[in-house]
Amino acid sequence: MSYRHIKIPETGQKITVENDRLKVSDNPILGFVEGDGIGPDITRAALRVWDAAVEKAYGGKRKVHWAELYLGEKAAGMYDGDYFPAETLDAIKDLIVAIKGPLTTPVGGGFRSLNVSLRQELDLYACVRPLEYFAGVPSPMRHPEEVDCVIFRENTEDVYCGIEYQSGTPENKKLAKFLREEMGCEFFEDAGLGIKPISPFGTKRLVRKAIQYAIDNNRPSVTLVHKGNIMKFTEGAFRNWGYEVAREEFGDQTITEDELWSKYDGKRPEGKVVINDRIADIMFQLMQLRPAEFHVLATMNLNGDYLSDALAAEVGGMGIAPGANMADHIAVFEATHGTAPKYAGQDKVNPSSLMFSGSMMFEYIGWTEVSQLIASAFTKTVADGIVTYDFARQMEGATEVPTSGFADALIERL
Ligand SMILES: NC(=O)C1=CN([C@@H]2O[C@H](COP(=O)(O)OP(=O)(O)OC[C@H]3O[C@@H](n4cnc5c(N)ncnc54)[C@H](OP(=O)(O)O)[C@@H]3O)[C@@H](O)[C@H]2O)C=CC1
Ligand SMILES: O=C(O)CCC(=O)C(=O)O
Ligand SMILES: [Mg+2]
Repeated sequence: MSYRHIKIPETGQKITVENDRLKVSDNPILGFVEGDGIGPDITRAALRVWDAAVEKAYGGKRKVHWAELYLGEKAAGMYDGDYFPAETLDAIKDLIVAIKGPLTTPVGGGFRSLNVSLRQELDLYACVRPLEYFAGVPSPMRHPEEVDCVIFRENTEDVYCGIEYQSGTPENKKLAKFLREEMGCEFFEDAGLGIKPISPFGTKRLVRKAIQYAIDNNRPSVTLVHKGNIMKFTEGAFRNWGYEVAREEFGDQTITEDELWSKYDGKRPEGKVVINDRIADIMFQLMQLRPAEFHVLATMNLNGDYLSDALAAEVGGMGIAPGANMADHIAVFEATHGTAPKYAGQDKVNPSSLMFSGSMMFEYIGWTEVSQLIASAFTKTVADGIVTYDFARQMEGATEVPTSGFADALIERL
């Protein structure tokens, strides 16, 4: 494939899929997108950490060959104002695994979120965001070590679909007329209108992935999070379809919470994953008061977005909140946070969210030694009191370092 601006390194080999599994050489080509705002600062720092950790783990036997891909403001400057060049999508499909920095989305108008578009275009249907506590990281919780939970957020449906009609437009008036006259709906004049599609297909593939993850990783429960008491046929249906997939496809490996109590007196049988559900509003409180009860959360798009940032606060904040957008094979890793524009170009913010998103990427390609090295060097760096501003402001006597300085300190401790 020939590209206008993207250069695929000739020294590496592309990852392929064989027999439903990734085939990764010792010299894989991985894509990266620098991103907007703080993106360049954190990407620069994280790339150095990843390369150093790979070198440390494999002593030159393995090496990543990076291919820079373009989205957002950098892309617009190169592709005649195109923030979302088609060749970047082609390259991600071709390379299979990539990592991206955050991308800016204008509020209340302008272009649609490039992040959401990317997830939809590549059908990256599961947004996977682990909440893991690392010793020494400052947290507002009394027992942050009790937080150990992975959010599986549906990434392609819900109000993020972009089916919205602006107040005053002909399309809005047409839909409002239909809803009032044909469907008997009542709402205030000139209301903006949005549609919230939640399908059995979209729900089941997400919940299936969450349950499979719980089984593969020996996690005791999967909690379906929803506001199904109010939005019965979207959020309530998500809950019902979630239980259905558990029952029909994982009947031998799962039990419901009702069965846990009615048949097993509250004692989970060895090897069974408990499927339960919680209404979204109480979920925010439960994750603060009794986080140890939750291990995997399966959520729709909006609830998962809100929960991701709220729960990240429990384990250190947006500076340490990694994630992945996953299809069955293609995966694009990215931090949970955005472009934090007030810190853009200041070499100030914490690169750990992106760095740990990279750790997830290395685990995905089977290079687990790299993620283990990064985790232990991170813990040592924080234990030595060397941290970026976000941790420093919550710690006594810490030494605040810039983004690049944190990467230097971590690399020294690999
Ligand atoms: N996947 C993506 O690309 C995402 C993109 N966005 C986009 O990003 C833009 C800004 O969104 P906004 O709501 O401000 O959210 P952000 O996540 O960009 O920033 C909010 C706050 O989180 C803290 N923060 C974020 N990143 C870091 C970091 N690496 N280290 C330390 N602290 C960090 C800062 O807190 P403090 O002020 O306390 O220092 C920052 O002001 C918007 O255009 C939004 O659409 C948002 C989320 C995801
Ligand atoms: O696309 C965006 O700008 C925001 C997306 C977001 O907040 C998220 O995916 O967590
Ligand atoms: Mg978000």
